[in-house]
Amino acid sequence: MYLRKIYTLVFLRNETQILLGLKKRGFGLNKWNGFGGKVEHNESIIDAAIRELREECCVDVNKSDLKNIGHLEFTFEGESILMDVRVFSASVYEGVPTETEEMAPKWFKYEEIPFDDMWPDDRIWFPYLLKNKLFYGIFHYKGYDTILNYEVKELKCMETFYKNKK
Ligand SMILES: CNc1ncnc2c1ncn2[C@@H]1O[C@H](COP(=O)(O)OP(=O)(O)OP(=O)(O)O)[C@@H](O)[C@H]1O
Repeated sequence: MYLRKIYTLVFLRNETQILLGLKKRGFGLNKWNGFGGKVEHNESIIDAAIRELREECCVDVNKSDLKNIGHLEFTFEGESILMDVRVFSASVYEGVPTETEEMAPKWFKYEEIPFDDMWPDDRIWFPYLLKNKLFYGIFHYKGYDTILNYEVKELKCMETFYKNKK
């Protein structure tokens, strides 16, 4: 049995670009990714998503502007933690993305996403995000570079997915 830990992952987007941040410390160091982190005790997932976005790139987003677009699960050979990642997208927000101690934000055109410098799983599930499709993915890693096996599929509705998951 795995010990499930819930994380958030937020992407700001506009018509032509997506905001990624270069991780400057900790897990995923030197990789481009969305903004997010662990959900704290007594904190809702959506509140954690808002907090992490503010802490990591100084941008504020309203609850109602954050859309849950996907669910990812990661396990690592020999480790008992299951990372349960809730993926969100927003196109309405306040503030200018600004570099912090944790992340250096940069807008990327959709055709220029730096997959070579991202988590290997991103290349597999990003096509769903880019086509505005809801998605579910599970990935089992050996170390942090090799995906041993995975499954990704499109979802019709996140609420139904979570209702049936329990
Ligand atoms: C394995 N494949 C993966 N593919 C894509 N994204 C991944 C990921 N694995 C983790 N992520 C995301 O990376 C962030 C880590 O966050 P992380 O820095 O550990 O959290 P937090 O800020 O709470 O940590 P500290 O406060 O520094 O301890 C968090 O958004 C999480 O969703």
